Amino acid sequence: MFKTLDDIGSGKRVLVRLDLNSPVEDGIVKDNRRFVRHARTVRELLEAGHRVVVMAHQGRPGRDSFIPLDQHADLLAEYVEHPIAFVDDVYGDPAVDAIRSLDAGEILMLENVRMCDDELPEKPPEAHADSEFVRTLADEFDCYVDDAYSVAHRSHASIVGFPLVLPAYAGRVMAAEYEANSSIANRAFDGPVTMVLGGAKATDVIDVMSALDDEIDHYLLGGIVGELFLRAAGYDVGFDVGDGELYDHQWANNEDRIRELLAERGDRINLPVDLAYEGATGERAERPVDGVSKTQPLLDVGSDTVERYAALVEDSAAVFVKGALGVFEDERFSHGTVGLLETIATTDCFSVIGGGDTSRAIELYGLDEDYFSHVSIAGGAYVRALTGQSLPGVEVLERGRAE
Ligand SMILES: Nc1ncnc2c1ncn2[C@@H]1O[C@H](COP(=O)(O)OP(=O)(O)O)[C@@H](O)[C@H]1O
Ligand SMILES: O=C(OP(=O)(O)O)[C@H](O)COP(=O)(O)O
Repeated sequence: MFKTLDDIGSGKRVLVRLDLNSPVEDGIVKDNRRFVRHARTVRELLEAGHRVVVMAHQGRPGRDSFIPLDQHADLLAEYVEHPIAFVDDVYGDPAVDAIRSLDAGEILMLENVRMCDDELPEKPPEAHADSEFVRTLADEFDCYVDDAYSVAHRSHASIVGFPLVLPAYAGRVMAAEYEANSSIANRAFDGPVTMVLGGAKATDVIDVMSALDDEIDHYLLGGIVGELFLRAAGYDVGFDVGDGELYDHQWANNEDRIRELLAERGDRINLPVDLAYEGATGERAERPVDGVSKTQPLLDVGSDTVERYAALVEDSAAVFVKGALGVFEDERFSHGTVGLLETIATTDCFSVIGGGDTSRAIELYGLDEDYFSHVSIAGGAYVRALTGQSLPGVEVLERGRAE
């Protein structure tokens, strides 16, 4: 296990890695729960009288979302309820001068760490620890805090380099995400374990299913993934219609694995028994899968499916969610996703809701996060944790030099 904020003490020079990577629309950073969550870690560090320097990233070089972090500093400041200075430099003289001028209880955010050439190459921790970026910054700090669980699947300099050269601690987000998301592997549950799997990324979902077996008692499928499984089961769905491009390429990439999973675990894989679509006057309409011959997009699981899935959830000791059961962003097709989330919220099972898009349904439909054991802010890292893979960022914290 790793050390946490409880082990740091007070009055230190702390370099903290957050994941504030966010959707960007027309150059504007969209507020999201990553700011709220990380603000708690930052506030705690400030209250302990540390000098706090935040390191984070946004986008990747070459993408529209690859922008500076000045907006992130302002947004985070609102949640921390404390001004956050920003310097448009990562480890050059302007950054080092700004770091040295901080007083106890003050906070500074560095520029997008992916603007630094040393950051992005996937290298082992030892190589990153020896980079100019890591060596220069490490000299300015007493310790490193990693709160960026959702980037822990990347072996990047700001994630794996510092724990080899500074005492390293897990922030509150890192610790909470690790504990909840690894619980299939690390916990015994006193009753059935259920996975609700949907959304648009079939390969992610199939990876999760392939990596797990006896640990899961019920798979409840929906969304595009559910339709692909229905196609494998012989139904006339799971392909693109009109100018859609969501199904056929995913089918081509995953057909064999889907057929294999159905053949080996068909008794535990639950598929939709009815599906919803847009009716002639724009209303929600539903049809049993037997009667469907796909001529238009199918946008949600139907009411009988929700009822069957809800009964299995009610009987479960633990429920893990990855991916939405329908296009929940449109209220007419939110019934599957939101209905299941409401059922999970009203039972006392251990529950983890993951996937950047899916977890947005919680706030969109006014559900209280506290009804769930954990709502993850991670996407790729969540999937890797569910599949039992270790994350480089977590591994290096565990073997870091925290004393
Ligand atoms: N039947 C469907 N047709 C089109 N899109 C769907 C369908 N079902 C779910 N989706 C979309 O899947 C998205 C979530 O999928 P995904 O990106 O895989 O999840 P996450 O980011 O939560 O892991 C949602 O935005 C939802 O609109
Ligand atoms: O948002 C992130 O990952 P996610 O989209 O899997 O949740 C992380 O910031 C990692 O970003 P990256 O996928 O550009 O390395």
